[in-house]
Amino acid sequence: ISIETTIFNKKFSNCLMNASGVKCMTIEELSNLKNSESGTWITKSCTLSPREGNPSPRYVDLKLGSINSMGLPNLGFEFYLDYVLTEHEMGNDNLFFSIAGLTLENNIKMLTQIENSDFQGLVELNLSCPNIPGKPQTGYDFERTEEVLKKVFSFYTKPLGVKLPPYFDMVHFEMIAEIINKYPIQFVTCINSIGNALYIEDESVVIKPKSGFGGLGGAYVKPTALANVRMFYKLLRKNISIIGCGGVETGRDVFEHILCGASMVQVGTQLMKDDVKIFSKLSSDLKEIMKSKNYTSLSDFKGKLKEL
Ligand SMILES: O=C(O)c1[nH]c(=O)[nH]c(=O)c1I
Repeated sequence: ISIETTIFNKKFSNCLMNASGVKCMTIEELSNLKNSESGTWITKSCTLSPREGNPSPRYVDLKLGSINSMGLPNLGFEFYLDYVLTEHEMGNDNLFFSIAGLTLENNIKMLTQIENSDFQGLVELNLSCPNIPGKPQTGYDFERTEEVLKKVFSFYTKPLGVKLPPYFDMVHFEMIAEIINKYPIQFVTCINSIGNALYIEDESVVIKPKSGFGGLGGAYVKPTALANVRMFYKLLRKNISIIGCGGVETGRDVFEHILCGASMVQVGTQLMKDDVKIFSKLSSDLKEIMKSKNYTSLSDFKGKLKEL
């Protein structure tokens, strides 16, 4: 039974990886992911300069998921470019490099350096960070998204995908899909956290930034994540891969993301809770499910969600 997968021209030994932002900011965390059972891994979204991020507490595990308002803490673009180039020199070209510039200019600066570097992996352009005070999520502004993609693809020729926020309206799915279909995008990762949720314990919020408002992850978001994976699988052109993210706790959840059309599945909240052992658990769970259904590869059921 194989759970290997392909994105663009890259083959991965299994279809599991971390969600950007989770246990992937420092060298220690990144080497922990490298030595795990995941098929590949992705760096923390970075900005041109290093950032402290928001004041703590800024992440809390919840019974049904998690809430976070990290505020884009990261060691800065140069650090992560150096990291992925070192991996490239060791022969690893299957890495994902996440960027989240605070301005279009900064995204262009970072992508120009990547374009002119020896990096041969995949870039995930984050259009959906919900936790920068005063900064809207680009993915909810269709004109802005079009402007960004137009500018990026006026010079960028390496493989690139976008990390999208969750959408909740059929017309919005159609509008963002129409924009994405115009550009040489290799993959779409959906979803990012459901932004600006509020969790209360006794009489208080549980995170400090933004009066307790933060992005929701985990079981809370799985139905929305599956809907976004399914809609983009149906609406985007066939050579755009879907990377599913949201609510993955068990092999069953991975199975459902693939049933909706995902070629790769990212794990966020559950990786925060269980650390990297989650990857071996998910891959054996998924193989068990496939065995019970006589599936031998992802293509036996990918995108084959039954309708009534
Ligand atoms: O607060 C964050 O750092 C963060 N948190 C999220 O839930 N999604 C994101 O894309 C980001 I950049």
